[in-house]
Amino acid sequence: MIEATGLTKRYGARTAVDGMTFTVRPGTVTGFLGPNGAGKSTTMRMVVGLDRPTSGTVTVNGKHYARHRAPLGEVGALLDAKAVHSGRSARSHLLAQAATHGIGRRRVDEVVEMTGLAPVAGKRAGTFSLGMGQRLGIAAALLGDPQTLILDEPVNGLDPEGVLWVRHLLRGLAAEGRTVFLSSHLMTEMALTADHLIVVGRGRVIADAPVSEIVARAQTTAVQVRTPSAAQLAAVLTRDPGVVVASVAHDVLEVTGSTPPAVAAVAAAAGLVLHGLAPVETSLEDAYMQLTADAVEYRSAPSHAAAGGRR
Ligand SMILES: Nc1ncnc2c1ncn2[C@@H]1O[C@H](COP(=O)(O)OP(=O)(O)OP(=O)(O)O)[C@@H](O)[C@H]1O
Repeated sequence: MIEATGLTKRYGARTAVDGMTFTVRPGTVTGFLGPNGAGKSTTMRMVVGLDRPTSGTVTVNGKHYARHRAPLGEVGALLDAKAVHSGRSARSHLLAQAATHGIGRRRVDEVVEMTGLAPVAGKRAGTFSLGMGQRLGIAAALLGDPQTLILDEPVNGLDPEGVLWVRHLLRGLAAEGRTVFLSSHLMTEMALTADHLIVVGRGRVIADAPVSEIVARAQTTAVQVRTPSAAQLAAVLTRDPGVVVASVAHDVLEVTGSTPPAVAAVAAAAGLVLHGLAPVETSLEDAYMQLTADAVEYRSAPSHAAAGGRR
């Protein structure tokens, strides 16, 4: 369990984390989402004592990280996969970490097997691809068989097989009753891996709820309608100035600013036949975009193609 209360970190005039209060519970995978610079990594670093809060507190399993006698047995963290001695082999890197906690060679072998590193365990970590480096970071996080895992972008650089492996690993660890806290910018992966989400923006918690609730809360943005009378239906629908209609195919319209029953009623009143009518499913990505719309600091300028109005 991770508990943050009023957690705040300032770097000079810059407030990276601004009074965050949240609890990450055991038995679930909790995703930590937010735009670039929202304060996710800073928060994770404070959880494991790599950064000191300006104010507020954060505890792991009821204690500050530094107060645990064997921190690796409490919390396993992957914060920066590149933070390895590049001249050391993967196995020596893990053995060196294990030695600080009296963890035996057998456990090192176990995590090497678990993370698929066996064929390259004798190679210098400096020669590793991004994906192998991530696996080594995950192996190190698992060394102490910790109750709590904190992983910053664990699937960054992994191939599809690796992404699937991380998903199963994390879900399995949560099913054993462990606390799993991870950040990722990959929304589809987060939707498949996490049960619960903490969404942050500009250093503050914007949402803290189950994934299903966050998606359900998002406004359904559009209705898709299939009709042989697309032009006539578009004409009658847009008599309402709040309704916008886009043509998706010759017989398919996407309607915003309305609902399926309202579209059906307008079509019925005009005597137009419908062949299909459904809300456009909201994805976690849509929900996330809506939630963080005001919290994005580093927004890209629209490209020419997008600015040209092609939709
Ligand atoms: N050591 C530091 N010194 C000064 N400013 C910092 C430091 N570390 C982070 N910051 C600033 O704090 C803010 C939060 O950064 P942080 O890396 O925690 O965000 P993040 O949510 O992890 O972003 P990303 O998704 O890009 O990894 C940023 O504006 C960043 O520039």
